Amino acid sequence: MADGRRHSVDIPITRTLIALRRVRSLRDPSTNSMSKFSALLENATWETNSTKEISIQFADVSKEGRLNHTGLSGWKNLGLDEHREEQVDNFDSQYDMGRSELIFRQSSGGVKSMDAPLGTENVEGDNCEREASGTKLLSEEYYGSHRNKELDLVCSTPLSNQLEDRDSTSGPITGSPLGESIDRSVPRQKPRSKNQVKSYSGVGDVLSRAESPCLSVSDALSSHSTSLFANDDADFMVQNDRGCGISCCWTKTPRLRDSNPYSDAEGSPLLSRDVAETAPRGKRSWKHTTNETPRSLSQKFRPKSFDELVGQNVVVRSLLGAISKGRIASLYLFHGPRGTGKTSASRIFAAALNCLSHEYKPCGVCRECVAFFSGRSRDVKEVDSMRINRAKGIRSLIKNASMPPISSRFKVFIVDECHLLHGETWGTVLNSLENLSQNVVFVMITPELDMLPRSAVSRSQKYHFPKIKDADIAGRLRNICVEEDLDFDQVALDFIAAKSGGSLRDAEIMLDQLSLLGKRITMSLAHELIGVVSDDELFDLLDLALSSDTSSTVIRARELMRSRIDPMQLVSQLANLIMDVLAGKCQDNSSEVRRKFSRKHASEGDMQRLSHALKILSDSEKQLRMSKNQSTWLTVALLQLSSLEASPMDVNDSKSSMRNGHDRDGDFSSTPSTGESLKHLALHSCEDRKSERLQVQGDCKVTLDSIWKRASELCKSNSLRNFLRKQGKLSSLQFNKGLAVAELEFHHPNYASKAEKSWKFIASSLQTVLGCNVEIRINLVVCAPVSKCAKLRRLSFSLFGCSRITRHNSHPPMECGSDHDYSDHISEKPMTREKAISACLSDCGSQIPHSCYHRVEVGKALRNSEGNVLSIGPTSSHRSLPNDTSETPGYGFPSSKAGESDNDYTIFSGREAEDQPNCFPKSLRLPKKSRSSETTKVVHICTHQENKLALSIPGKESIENMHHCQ
Ligand SMILES: Nc1ncnc2c1ncn2[C@@H]1O[C@H](COP(=O)(O)OP(=O)(O)OP(=O)(O)O)[C@@H](O)[C@H]1O
Ligand SMILES: [Zn+2]
Repeated sequence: MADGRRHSVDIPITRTLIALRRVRSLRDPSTNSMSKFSALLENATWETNSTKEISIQFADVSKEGRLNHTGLSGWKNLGLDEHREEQVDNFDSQYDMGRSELIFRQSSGGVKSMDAPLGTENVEGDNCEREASGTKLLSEEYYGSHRNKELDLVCSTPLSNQLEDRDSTSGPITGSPLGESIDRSVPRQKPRSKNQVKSYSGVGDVLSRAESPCLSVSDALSSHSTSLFANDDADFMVQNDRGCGISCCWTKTPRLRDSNPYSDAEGSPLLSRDVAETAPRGKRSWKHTTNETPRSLSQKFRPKSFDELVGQNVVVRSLLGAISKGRIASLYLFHGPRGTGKTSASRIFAAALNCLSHEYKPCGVCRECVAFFSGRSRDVKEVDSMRINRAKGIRSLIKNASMPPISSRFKVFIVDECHLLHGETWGTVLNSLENLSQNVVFVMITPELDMLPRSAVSRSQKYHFPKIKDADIAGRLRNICVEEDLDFDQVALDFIAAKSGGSLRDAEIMLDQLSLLGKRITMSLAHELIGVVSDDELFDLLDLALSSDTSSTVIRARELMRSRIDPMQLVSQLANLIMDVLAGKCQDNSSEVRRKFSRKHASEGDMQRLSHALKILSDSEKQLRMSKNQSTWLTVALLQLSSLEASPMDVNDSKSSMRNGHDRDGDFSSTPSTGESLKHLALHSCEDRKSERLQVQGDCKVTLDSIWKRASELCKSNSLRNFLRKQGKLSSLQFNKGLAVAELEFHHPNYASKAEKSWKFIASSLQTVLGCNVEIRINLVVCAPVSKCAKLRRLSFSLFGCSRITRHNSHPPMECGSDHDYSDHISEKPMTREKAISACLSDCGSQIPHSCYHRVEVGKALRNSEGNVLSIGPTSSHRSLPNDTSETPGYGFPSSKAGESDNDYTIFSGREAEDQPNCFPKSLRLPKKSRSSETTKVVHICTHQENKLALSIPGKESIENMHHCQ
């Protein structure tokens, strides 16, 4: 679902651990008084210097007509045990009507009664009781163990009278009512640490303050859980709370949460889903906790007004226009890449729809805004799409939607990840839309518009959230750094923005991680975190790659990848670097390496080569995305960079290269066909159901030739090198789970035999070039004379005289010496070529009508010196062999168990055979057993004509074991 690949960022562990010391203050946002308070409580200095006063400040919401004040009349009726009461009773309490402030004062002389003058008008007593009880519980939680300490705290609520003094209260009121209020009433005990999260300003202040756990008291006291979107029960509960709008920001204590860990997730649409997500089934809530410590910068800086939504101006203007004109549709669809603000916008839109101010944006202070941002709104619901997929869930949703809004103008249902909705669910929603009142609004959110039913897409108002521009992201990061007191280099922020792929969330997460690494956000830190290499290192690598220095290129590339860099990242960086060079950016203020590179590659030909290198890198990037074997393919791509200038080896290559725009001097001409030819350079990939397989096939001729050329060059024996170049050919290359299967073609039995003897050198050279384990298969391709059979178009036997795997090690390639018979080194000798051919011909060939093109492969599993089988059976790869008809369903015997398999035989039917069902052998006799008596022969027959096969296989009784091997 992610939009493309996301950067994975790893922070060096040790540094992170060290940095963790700072994390607490960084992550302890002022909006979360709880953790801040606990931190303060741990602080002895603070305790000793504070006054003997605890002040809980309540704002007056009388303007909204919901609540004039809260009192603690219910304080005594909490049903709490005496122990708790006693703890709280250590404090004098006093309710200051003017300041809407409840002040606890620690009695110097011990326990005082709680009959302190409390509020006289308890408009909604129950609620306030709950609030008070929450307050009390908190008091118990935090003050109980500190009763002898001097405490002073103010619990603010997000109410209007406090907003008037935003500037002066931006710190205290915003979210850190506790810590910051201390500043107001007592001398500051401890300056805020540099990275300590500061309060959020402006409307955000209000909202983040409103995000404080206003609900938690009632929620915590309520054991209700939600059924669908946390409403059926919660509604009842919240109804009682209506209008109270007051709660204590610091009431969410760990203990309370323990007792009812999920209830506080009820009404907090603005905060994380952590609680909801970790809640057990049936207890899961659709809303987010308002009072959890924001766990990340992106969580903390979630926009809460349209003004704060970055880079989505069109969407914002359009939504504001809809609200101001009162033209509200019933179904909205927010779609676009991840981390671009869809969810945030939906919440802001919901709040704006119901905001009582006339600004058409959530003012953050009116009753509705407060209710919404504190998670209390019963008219705005975030719906869990998986839940409404259930019949009961969707019924409940529609029932809820058909009821009029409780207190707001609109009833808004936000369905995130709506592509997860079943067709029936969509059907129900769409069918109900017309019957529902005008005041019901659905906001559906998805990154994948294509996954939605057409009917849904066409009936909704669609808002596209494009990727956010780098400049906008960098600007936002800058603001966050300023807010967070983080030192930064702008260039580093620009770099992060560029690496975030248009997702502000990704950028914020990177910044978050960087803030753990060092005091200053610098470019080198960013490099370290994101895993990029310096330009100098890149130039070095590029230079090697362009200069055909195969082994150095491979070694350097491996070093880089082994150290830190992600292959995708390396490709992208190299491509950017080449673009810089082509754009002439390497002249001024360049490093020595840069200038050297520019001097060396200055000619017109160099420029052309670089531009082709760019294309190769861009092609390989696509392949890398699909590959699990990225390092290898990156190496292959790097080696291709220089191969473009190499002259082809033979006539065929020459023709093909000329076709493709090469000239004999090695330079590419920039004919239009070049681009086309480069497409063929692309490494073809094909997905196997079980495992990924990357395959270079015959049409990637230049690629294969280039690899083969490099591999043969690595052989130090001249005769072998010449032999391989002239007589051999790499016809196919497959990658499967880190193993490269290289198929070599020889056209004469003697050549195949010779290659067989030198297989170790060949395999070793290929390993060096490819950078992974290699299994080689040597094929003999025989073209029978046409005169032999009029119908015969081509009879080709590919003999896998040896199919061998060698394990890759990091040592330099084995030296190719003479053409020594290395088969002695193998624990079990392969079946001789002659034997295999005769077996094929006598057992199969004679019965195969010549009109059919059959391919016979005889493979040999290799055992290592301990006798373990290193490679078994070609079942996993046969479908992609050259000339194989991969579309043809095949049947075959499963490969024998490890250790049993010795020789594998596979017969493939070809396309032509499909038309001639009678062409399949009626019987197939296997070659005589090999010398090793304990081995079992396995036959693989691939054909779609299962019933035409009758097999007699030693060790296998019948064909029952056949399985469909497609
Ligand atoms: N346009 C934006 N303006 C400001 N902040 C943004 C924006 N987009 C994303 N963010 C940041 O990223 C976080 C996640 O944003 P949000 O959940 O709205 O994105 P989304 O598009 O809904 O992502 P997803 O599709 O993954 O749910 C926010 O908390 C905010 O910090
Ligand atoms: Zn409002």
